[in-house]
Amino acid sequence: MIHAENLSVSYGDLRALADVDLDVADGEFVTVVGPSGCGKTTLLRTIGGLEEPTTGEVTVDGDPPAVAQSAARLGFVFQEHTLLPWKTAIENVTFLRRMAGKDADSAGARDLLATTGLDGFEDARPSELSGGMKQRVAIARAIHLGADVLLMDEPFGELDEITRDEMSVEILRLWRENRKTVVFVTHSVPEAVFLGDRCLVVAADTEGDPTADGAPGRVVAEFDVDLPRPRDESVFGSEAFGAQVARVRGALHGDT
Ligand SMILES: Nc1ncnc2c1ncn2[C@@H]1O[C@H](COP(=O)(O)OP(=O)(O)OP(=O)(O)O)[C@@H](O)[C@H]1O
Repeated sequence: MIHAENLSVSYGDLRALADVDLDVADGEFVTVVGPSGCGKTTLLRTIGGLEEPTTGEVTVDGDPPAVAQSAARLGFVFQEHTLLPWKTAIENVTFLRRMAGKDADSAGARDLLATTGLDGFEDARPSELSGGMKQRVAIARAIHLGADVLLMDEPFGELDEITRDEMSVEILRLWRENRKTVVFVTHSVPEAVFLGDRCLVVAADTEGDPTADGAPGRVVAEFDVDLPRPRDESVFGSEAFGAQVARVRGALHGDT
């Protein structure tokens, strides 16, 4: 579904990302974890057609990302909810779909809000919703759009830990029910392991020189997450989960 080859992105003289090869299968949930500033958002934005590769290429279902985006095949969920403050929850959910020229499906949007736990809040404006509720609306909006691919950038980054765990379980349920392909960026190793079929570790590659400044981000390790699905909160306490988290942390800290 997503194919990237030899992908590098620079902003002027700054090399943000280098030499990324990536294949994400239809329906796969891939997480991308790494420290701040290592190029995770850049990778996601490039897959989404919001940044142009400096070298290499990326395609979504065989098309350039800009084509996939204009056909509403890509849905974005960012750390900041990006809801329109003057529109109600239901209007926010249907808005992008209308903008994409698809028929308004208020009943479908209402159902989606209900399945994300927002029954009764359809007519509330963003200022009347908690952080978690706003992110639920943003997720419902991306699913309602009918996008095949969801690109999520730290969507739970602003939420408290308990809400974050709840939202993680929730997003897995929505993913299962709606059969989306997901690329999910996070700083949190446990979150990356809990959610992913596969977890990519991105880090600044200093090529052996730890004092090197401005090294570009690269995919330095990749893990298949060997935890059964469906997953719920009980996974967090399991030995297999702890061991997988430790492996990913090791890769982030440069262990081999
Ligand atoms: N539009 C831009 N113009 C110039 N430099 C940028 C731009 N966007 C990102 N950068 C730089 O590119 C590098 C990678 O940034 P990016 O946001 O992709 O990292 P990140 O891993 O997502 O960080 P964080 O986890 O803090 O969001 C950083 O050095 C950042 O300052």
